[in-house]
Amino acid sequence: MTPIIQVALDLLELDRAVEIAKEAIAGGADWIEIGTPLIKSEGMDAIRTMRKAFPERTILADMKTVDTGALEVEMAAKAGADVVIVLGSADDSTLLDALRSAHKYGVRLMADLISAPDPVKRVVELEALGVDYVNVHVGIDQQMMGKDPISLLREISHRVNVQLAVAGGLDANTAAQAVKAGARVVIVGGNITHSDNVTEAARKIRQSVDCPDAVEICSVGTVDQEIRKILKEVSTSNISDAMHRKGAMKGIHPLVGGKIVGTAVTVQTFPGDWAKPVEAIDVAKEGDVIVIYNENKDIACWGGLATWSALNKGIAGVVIEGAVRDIDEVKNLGLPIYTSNTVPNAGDPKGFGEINAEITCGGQTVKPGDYIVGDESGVVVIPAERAYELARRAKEVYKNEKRLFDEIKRGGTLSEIMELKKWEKH
Ligand SMILES: O=C([C@H](O)CO)[C@H](O)[C@H](O)COP(=O)(O)O
Repeated sequence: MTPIIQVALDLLELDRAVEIAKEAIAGGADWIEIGTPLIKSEGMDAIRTMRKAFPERTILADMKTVDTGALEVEMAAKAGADVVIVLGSADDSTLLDALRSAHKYGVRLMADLISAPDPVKRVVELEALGVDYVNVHVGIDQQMMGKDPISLLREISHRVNVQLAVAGGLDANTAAQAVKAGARVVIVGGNITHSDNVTEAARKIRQSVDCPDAVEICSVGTVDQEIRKILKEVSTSNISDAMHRKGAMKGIHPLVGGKIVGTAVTVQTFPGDWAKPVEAIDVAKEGDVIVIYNENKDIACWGGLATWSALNKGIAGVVIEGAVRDIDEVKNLGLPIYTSNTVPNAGDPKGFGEINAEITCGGQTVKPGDYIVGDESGVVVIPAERAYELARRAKEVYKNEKRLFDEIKRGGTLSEIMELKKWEKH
C-alpha cells in the first residue's frame, strides 16, 4: 500500500495555511492536517475553511483532546474533519466516548502517543480500545532536545496491527526510515511548511516515501559537529530569537567581519596587561573562539602579532571587550575580530588574570566551552549545556523566516502576512 503523506499546518494564519496546503498537494501531499496551533488560533473555522478549499481531501484535525472526548470529536466532525486526533495518554473514559462520537459522526480517530509515559504498553491498549490509527509522535519541543520517533516506531510496529502514523521533525531521510519501519501515514510539518519551496519540499518527501530503499541514510556526526553545522547556517538574529532575546553581547561590534562559530576559550585580563590574551592562543584549539574581558578601553590587549599567531593555530575568531590596535594590519589578515574599542597604544605582558575561568564580556556570562557566534549583527553566547537545543530552535526560526521572505517576495508585506494587528498585545 502506498504510504500516505500528511502535511501538518502548524501556523497561526489561515490564509497562509490554505496557500501552503495547495503548494504541498502540488508536490504530492495526500492528507491535510490542521495543526493544534492553527486550531487554537482560528477555532473550528480553520476546519470549515479547509473543507471548503479542499472538498476532496482527507482533512485531519489535531485537537489533541485530553477530556470531553465526545464533544471535541463532534465539534471537529461537524466542521468537516475526516480524522480527529485525541491524546493517547487521555483517560480510557475519554477515548471510549471519543470513539462513540466518532462512530456516530462517521469520522476516524487517531490516538497520539506524544508524552505517553509508557508508549509501548499504551499502543497495545489503544489498539484494544479500537482507535483507527496510532500516531508515534515526538513533539516539536522534544525534537529540540534530540529525540526522534523512528526508534520508538521500530519498537512498536511489530507489536500491533493498528495502522501507524509517525510524526516528529521528519525529513526526506527520516520519512524513508519511517516507511521501512512500518508507518502507514507519514506526517511532516516544518520540513514542508517552513520551506521557501513548499512544493519541492513535499515532492522530496513523496519520492522518499515511495522509494524508501533508494534513500541514502546519511550519518549526522557528533553532537558538536551537528551543533557547529547548524550554527554556521543560522544568523545571530535567529539565535537571539530562539533564546527569547537573551544571549546577545552589548557594545561589541565587528572590526574584521566574517562569521564566527566556535567554542569559547575565556580570558580575564587587567588594564595595561596583554599577557593572558596572547597565552590563550596556545591554550586554544583549532576552531575555538578567544573571548577576552579587559576593563580598559584605552590600552589595547590585542594586535597584529597576536592575530598572526591566532591564524597559525586555526582559531575561528576573537571577541574582546576592551581595545585592539594595529587595525590596518589586522584588517588585512582577515581573522574575524569583534571588539568594543580600537586604540594605538598597548600595555605590557604582566601576567595578571586567568585563562578559562567564567567571565563577563559584553554584559554576558561566558564559560569555557560555551558556543560563540558572531556575524554582522553582533555576537551571541550560547550556554554549552543548551547548545544543541538552541541550535535546533534557531534553525526552526531560520526556516520560518525563509518561508516569510518568500511570501514577501511574492508581493505581500510582513504585517499583512503575519496579521500583526490581530496579534498585538492588549
Ligand atoms: O503535532 C505537531 C506538534 O505537536 C505541534 O502541533 C506537529 O504537527 C507534528 O509534530 C509534525 O510537525 P513537525 O514535527 O514539524 O514535522
